Amino acid sequence: MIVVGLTGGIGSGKSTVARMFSELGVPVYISDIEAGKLMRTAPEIRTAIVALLGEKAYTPGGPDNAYIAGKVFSDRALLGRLNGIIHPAVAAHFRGWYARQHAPYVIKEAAVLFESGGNKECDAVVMVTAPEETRIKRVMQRDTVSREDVLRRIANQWDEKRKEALSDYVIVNTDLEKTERQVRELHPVLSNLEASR
Ligand SMILES: Nc1ncnc2c1ncn2[C@@H]1O[C@H](COP(=O)(O)OP(=O)(O)OP(=O)(O)O)[C@@H](O)[C@H]1O
Repeated sequence: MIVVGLTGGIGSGKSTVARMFSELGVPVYISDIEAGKLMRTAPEIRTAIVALLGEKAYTPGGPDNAYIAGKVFSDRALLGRLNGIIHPAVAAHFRGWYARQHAPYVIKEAAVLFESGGNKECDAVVMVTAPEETRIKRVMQRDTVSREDVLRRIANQWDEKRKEALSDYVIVNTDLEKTERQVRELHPVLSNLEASR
């Protein structure tokens, strides 16, 4: 069973495209959601994060995401160490999920697929793109955040061109109908990837 990584910069429309694949019956693993669940529920992750960022990183209800983001987004070394805790845990969890799927291929959606090295565990990578200005506006509207906030998040991701060059397929997501068409065209290609190797 083929593993297809799905990535793209913030606001490119990864979740939107992932939903389209899911509607075609493709099993989809959303790395950010699973990472959040592991942070809430896995005691060894909690222990490691508290050791790295202090007791304030967790409230009785779970991780304090605002506190954690405040700490790591201004300190790249700390972000790297936090990722060093979370990414291997997600990779292990993904392998367990993958073993339970039955389909020609599965999709692993990850905002930081290349940045985390997750692409090495994928047989092919699909990248979703949209012009930067469009992405900024979408995220400002979706999350009601400032332009500066979005730019800060973009600065923590690899450059679009660098990621595009490393991807096998690119979906341009500026118009939802055209995006659907690209997904429908790519689906049989990905379904037959295993046989064509
Ligand atoms: N083609 C499109 N036309 C208009 N709006 C879109 C389009 N694609 C996505 N959007 C909207 O833009 C916002 C960002 O899309 P989405 O959440 O899918 O992106 P994402 O890449 O998963 O973002 P993030 O990296 O922040 O998780 C959402 O509110 C979504 O509904």
